[in-house]
Amino acid sequence: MAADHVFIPPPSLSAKFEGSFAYLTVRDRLPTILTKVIDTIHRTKNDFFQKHGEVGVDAEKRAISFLSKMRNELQTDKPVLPLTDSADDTEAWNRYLQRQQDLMENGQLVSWFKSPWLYVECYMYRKIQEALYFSPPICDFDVFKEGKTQSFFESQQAIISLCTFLRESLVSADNANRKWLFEHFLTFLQVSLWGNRCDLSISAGQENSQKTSPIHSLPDLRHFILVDDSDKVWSVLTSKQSPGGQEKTGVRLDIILDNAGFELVTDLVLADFMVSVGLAKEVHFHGKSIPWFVSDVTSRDFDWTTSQTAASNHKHMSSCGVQWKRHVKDGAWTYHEHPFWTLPHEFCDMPADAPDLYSTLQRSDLILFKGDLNYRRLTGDRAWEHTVPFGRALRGFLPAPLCSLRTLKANVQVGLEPGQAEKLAAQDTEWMTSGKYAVIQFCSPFEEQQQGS
Ligand SMILES: O=P(O)(O)OC[C@@]1(O)O[C@H](CO)[C@@H](O)[C@@H]1O
Ligand SMILES: [Mn+2]
Repeated sequence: MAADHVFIPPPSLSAKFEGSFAYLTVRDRLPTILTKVIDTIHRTKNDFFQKHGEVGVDAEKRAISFLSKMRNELQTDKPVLPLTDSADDTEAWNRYLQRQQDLMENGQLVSWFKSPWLYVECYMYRKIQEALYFSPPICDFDVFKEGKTQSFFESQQAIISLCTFLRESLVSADNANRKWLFEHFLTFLQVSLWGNRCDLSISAGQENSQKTSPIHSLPDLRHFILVDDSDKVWSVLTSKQSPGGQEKTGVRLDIILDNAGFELVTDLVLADFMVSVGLAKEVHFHGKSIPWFVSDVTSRDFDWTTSQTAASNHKHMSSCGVQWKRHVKDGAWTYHEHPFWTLPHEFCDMPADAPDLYSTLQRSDLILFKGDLNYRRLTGDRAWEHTVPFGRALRGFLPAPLCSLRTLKANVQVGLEPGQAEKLAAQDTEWMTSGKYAVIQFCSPFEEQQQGS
């Protein structure tokens, strides 16, 4: 390909741009999150002692000293160091560090304030895991568990009203017409979208559970959806539905999960609706293999949430949980973990760096990417012009038709109409980072051909 055709993507967001959101996150929010992690470990010392005796207390001290050292390195912009634990992904992390080092200019070393925000933020969460790896026997302690379970318990009313709405909807689903199906699909899709506001990394761990009714608040929130490709998602879903009466087929739906707590419940409700009405024949959930970005779902969170819901003394909530465990048992639902979801790569690297995962996703008919971090990785966390088409920003990452359900919590947003960003900025300087606005943004191989080239 002639040199002038090599496409150079825009620069990565980075704390090197003083005053940028990335800068404020690395300077203020990441140290705050680290301090909360240290405090959580310190407050759990007695439990460690009860469970493990003195070695538990020694482990608490080791983990805290590791994390305090890292916090100091972060705050004084020291070089980012290779991982030295021997986890499955250690090699991949250290190869990526070398990749980042090769990109540095003037012989500078990879560091917290000079390198891409996406990389250093992901690295911080992986270093928390390294601190625990080196502190047996508390290696498998989930430093974020408390916040994730609190989000679930604080959202009980919202969860009950959502489960009640789902169960009551499914009662009338059998004689439902297309209009009923489409309207309920839109409702559950938007509930899952707005469930993404409940994220503890944007709040640096401050409680932010769902207090209002997730259904009744939807009409007021419509205005804040900046891109709404729901109709394109709907046409993928109905493309595999057999005409009335015959054995329903439905799509293979993959959901790349984001946060535990209320958001996970909204995702399980959406998935239950899709399978129960025959829009999806199977749902594959993809979670994180280590505690990640404070609220992200691990397999323990997934199992805990379905069991906790099933054990509820509220009949509709408990019947949801029982149904969800049945979907897992009979194979309609499958939970997956792949190391790539807790690596720092942009998703356009997946075909080269995780070809097995890419080919798994190619078997999907529709992939829903939940949340802001996934959007940042879909678009490479780069300073794109806001009117660049979504398909272009994906830079070849398109294993199947995909849709991002994201509330805006970082300053990267593509696929807007000309003038739309300027209008928003004039109304609200924080429009890209407050979590107030959202997108339902779709791309398929057909769209990408139109936009990507
Ligand atoms: O992926 P989520 O849970 O929606 O949001 C995570 C996140 O937005 O929280 C912080 C806000 O800047 C970022 O570190 C990160 O992108
Ligand atoms: Mn998250």
